[in-house]
Order: sequence, then C-alpha cells, then structure tokens
Amino acid sequence: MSFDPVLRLAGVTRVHGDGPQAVTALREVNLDVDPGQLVAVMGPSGAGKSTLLNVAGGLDRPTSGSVVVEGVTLTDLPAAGLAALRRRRVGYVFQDLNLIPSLTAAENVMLPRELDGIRARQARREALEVLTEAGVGEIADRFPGEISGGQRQRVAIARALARERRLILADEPTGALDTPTGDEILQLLRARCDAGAAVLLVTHEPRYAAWADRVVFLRDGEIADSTAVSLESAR
Ligand SMILES: Nc1ncnc2c1ncn2[C@@H]1O[C@H](COP(=O)(O)OP(=O)(O)OP(=O)(O)O)[C@@H](O)[C@H]1O
Repeated sequence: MSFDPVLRLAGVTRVHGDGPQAVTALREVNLDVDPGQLVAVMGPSGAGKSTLLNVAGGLDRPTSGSVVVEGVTLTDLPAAGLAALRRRRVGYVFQDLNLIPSLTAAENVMLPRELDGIRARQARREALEVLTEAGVGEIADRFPGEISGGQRQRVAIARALARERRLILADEPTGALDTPTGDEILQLLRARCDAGAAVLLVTHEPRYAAWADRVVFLRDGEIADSTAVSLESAR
C-alpha cells in the first residue's frame, strides 16, 4: 500500500469571474489527505467549501496551483483523461444527489462503471453489493421518484462508494437526514476510510466532524485552522 497522499492540493487558488465581480473562493490552499484519512471541512457559508471539493475532484479547475490525485496531476490532464479519472477513482456525493430519475437505483450506481466498458452483468452485481452495504439493497429496482429522501441519499452514497474509488468527496451527505440515518452514512464513509480510501467531507455539523481524523476550517477561502480529532468516544 502506498503512503503517498491520495489527494494533494498545493497552492490552490480559485477565482470565480473576473474584473470587479471577481471572487477569490480559494486562496493558496495546501491540503493533503492520506489513505485511511477522513478530513472534515467546516466553515461559514461562502467560505469556499464546495469550491474546494469541486477543485479536488476535477469538476472545477484552479486558477493557479496544482491538484494531484493518486500521483496524477489533474491540472495537466486533457478533458477526456480528467473525465475517466473522475469516473474511476473519485466518488462524489452532492447536496442535490444528482440521481438520474429515469434510471433505477441499481442503474444509477451502474452507470459510471458501464461508461468505463464494464459489462452490465458485472456492473449490476457490484451495484447490488454496494446498495446492500448502504442498507438499500431491497429498493435496487425502484426509481428515485419511488423511494424516500433517506433512501435516495443512500443510493447516492452507494454510487460514490462503488468499486475501489480511492477518493470520496462528500458535500453535506447527511443533508436533511435524521440523526440515526446521518450516523449510518458517516459509518459507511468511515468504513471506506478504514479500508484505505481518503474522504473529504463538508459538514456544518460538529457531531459529524467528530468522525473525522482532522477538521479543516475554511474562512474566506483560506485554511484558518486544522485540528486533529481524537474524540474516539464521541463516535
Ligand atoms: N460559479 C461561481 N461564480 C461566481 N462566484 C462563485 C461561483 N461559485 C462560488 N462562488 C463564490 O465563491 C465563494 C465560495 O463559494 P462556495 O460555494 O465554495 O462556498 P461554501 O463554503 O461551499 O458555501 P455554502 O456553505 O453556502 O455552500 C462565495 O463567495 C461564492 O459566492
């Protein structure tokens, strides 16, 4: 197993827009996330948390600085290479979930694998496995409109965790879930971490940050503080 960071941000600055409207969402951010580490990102609204996640996963490009995922510098990759790397190595859970309404839960989970040329049967087997792990195996053949909000959230988590994605990026994955369900989602992320993945989790909830190994506080696009968590008893 390699001990290099799964994710390395070096001197990352992201300016949205230009001229007088320009907003510096990230300013010279340096951040490493090692295999097995869960890093929580906290900070006030507008601090740059979502921008940080988008840049880390190659959905957005930094204005300057570099982003390296498992030794590959995203900023050097052409668009096609970047898309393939995102599908294979990076799992996302977005606030708005982004499930495709015309596909069943299993098909939503299978889609990125099939885009990578994996046969449907194998992709379905993997999807059922990870949906079961996320506690929603029984609704695999239902459409997003036919399941509850909490179940949709678990399907989105399952999609992010499918196969050996090594970098999981989660933006408020517990959303409006009740506390027990939110705790279960955190348990799933934590288990993936313990199996060697790196997780970057944006959360406003201190109770969820307690599951992290480290909490990074962003303020005005800068890392204002970075604290190791040793609250084993809080989990
Ligand atoms: N596409 C964009 N164009 C212009 N400005 C943007 C864009 N995306 C984000 N911003 C600005 O960049 C700053 C950081 O936004 P970001 O969404 O990263 O913050 P956040 O910490 O995730 O906020 P929240 O907790 O409210 O989701 C904000 O000032 C925001 O208005």
